[in-house]
Amino acid sequence: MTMATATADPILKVDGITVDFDGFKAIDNFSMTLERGQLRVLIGPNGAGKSTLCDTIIGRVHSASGSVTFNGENITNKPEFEIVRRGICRKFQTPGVLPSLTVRDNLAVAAQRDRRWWTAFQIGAKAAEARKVEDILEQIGLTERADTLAADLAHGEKQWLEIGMVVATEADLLLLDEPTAGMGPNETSKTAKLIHSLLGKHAVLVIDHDMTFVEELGGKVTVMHQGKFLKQGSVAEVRADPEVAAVYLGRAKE
Ligand SMILES: Nc1ncnc2c1ncn2[C@@H]1O[C@H](COP(=O)(O)OP(=O)(O)OP(=O)(O)O)[C@@H](O)[C@H]1O
Repeated sequence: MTMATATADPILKVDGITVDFDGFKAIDNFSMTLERGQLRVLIGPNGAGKSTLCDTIIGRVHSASGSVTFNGENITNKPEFEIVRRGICRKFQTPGVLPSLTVRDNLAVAAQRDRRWWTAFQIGAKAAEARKVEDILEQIGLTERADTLAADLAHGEKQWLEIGMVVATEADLLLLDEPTAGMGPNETSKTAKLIHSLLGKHAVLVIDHDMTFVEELGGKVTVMHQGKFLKQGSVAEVRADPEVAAVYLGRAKE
């Protein structure tokens, strides 16, 4: 394990970001750091600014102040395609799979979007790509479903395929927005295991509401409230925090 170096090497640094929508601060001087290959779970009540933060990281929303540093490079307010090319990939809540393609072909399409375009010129690149697709199929547990049309997948399977497509881009940082939306407990549990299998190679920032899932994921949790940083710590620490309970957990129990 390279835990010591991993924690000393941030892949993402969000520093004092503020996003202003016509005078309304959706994000208000928010900062956080994520280490290479590590997991972070971002929670907070509805409207806390979680999705806007992801939009800002990936360049879809402009920040009025502050900076986003990725892999040591300032990427603040760069165009989205440039940020994606540098190695950040986002999976949205709504599945973005191509329904008329098989599971395998969906992954192959995503793999071709690998930002390392020069690999296409290497001898054996096609074979390596095909191997990569088979490895991802295995990792997401869909080997048996490889020849099924994506349209015919169950909801949970579609979500796993989407995660697989994000993985196929070989991005260093994966942003997963509510990856367990609409899933039952078994599927949720499988998703937590899948996300753990991605760590090390990828840093993963997960946004989710479901505390059962957050507990199953473990790791460090960052809490956002009204666009501001509220708390950070283990799931247990965050759960035990009275301020967090007041703004988030308390409300969720209502
Ligand atoms: N384009 C926009 N223009 C104006 N206000 C916006 C825009 N996008 C988001 N907001 C507002 O910014 C705030 C933060 O929204 P955001 O979607 O980031 O929160 P969230 O924490 O992801 O919430 P949820 O958990 O419900 O998805 C909300 O009050 C929302 O209404």
